[in-house]
Amino acid sequence: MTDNNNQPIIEFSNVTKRFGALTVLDDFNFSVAKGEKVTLIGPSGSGKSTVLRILMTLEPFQEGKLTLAGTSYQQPNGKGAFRASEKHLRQIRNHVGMVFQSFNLFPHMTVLRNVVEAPVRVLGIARAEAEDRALDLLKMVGLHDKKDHYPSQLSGGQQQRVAIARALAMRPSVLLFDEPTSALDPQLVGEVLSVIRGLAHEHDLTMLLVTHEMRFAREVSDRVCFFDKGRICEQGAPDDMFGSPQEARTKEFLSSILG
Ligand SMILES: Nc1ncnc2c1ncn2[C@@H]1O[C@H](COP(=O)(O)OP(=O)(O)OP(=O)(O)O)[C@@H](O)[C@H]1O
Repeated sequence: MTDNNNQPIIEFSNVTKRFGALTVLDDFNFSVAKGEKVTLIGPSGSGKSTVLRILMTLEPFQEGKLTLAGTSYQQPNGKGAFRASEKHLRQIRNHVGMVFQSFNLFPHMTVLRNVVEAPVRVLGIARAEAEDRALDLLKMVGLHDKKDHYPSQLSGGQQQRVAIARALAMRPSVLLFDEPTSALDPQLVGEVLSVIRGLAHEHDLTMLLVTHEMRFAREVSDRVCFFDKGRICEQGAPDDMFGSPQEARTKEFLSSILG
């Protein structure tokens, strides 16, 4: 597997994704450079989560090609649904970590085991080493003292911080966030955003975020993409996108959100 700095780490080339008769991505082209922090904003149902789910190999697509950290996959003839070997999918998936809106922690495992299990089982890392790393990550998200608790004993914000530590434990080169604060009570949003803000300073980590937290998007992103009806209508530096959007649809969307 190559890690070529001249190539984008994520590249969608002419990707078409349909759910039955509904075309969600139509000839979609999009790339992200290594270390770049990119936010997708746009109306509900426009296909933002689908982009992340395809990257995480949770959704097949019908046409086009996806390249992730030098590994490509595509539909050979552009016909029918994409299928790849489990080994190939795993190669792709191992580059990517995803933080979902719902935290998806294993309820029967302690916080520490939630962070330790995947590196041990999937990557084959020795348990002691995985635990050391997990404890460091739990410290980083401020939950070292909760390592022996179960998810049900934590607040939503704490659970989401564990989910972030768990994603990082797999040492992904790309971290995806799908509305990571949408399921939280407003008073818990800040603690999660502050962890993500800290990660945004990590030079080598590529981050792709879907969020409705516009102020946060402006603060952490290198690039903001306005996504509508399965394509990127406008993109640019956050200050340009939020300060002087050019496209009518971007303006309309931002004024509906920002008032
Ligand atoms: N598994 C599925 N089966 C059928 N349709 C789906 C499926 N998943 C998503 N869709 C549809 O695909 C379209 C894009 O959905 P997606 O979740 O990617 O949008 P989104 O921009 O992330 O929206 P939101 O901001 O509300 O999460 C929507 O019309 C949705 O109803």
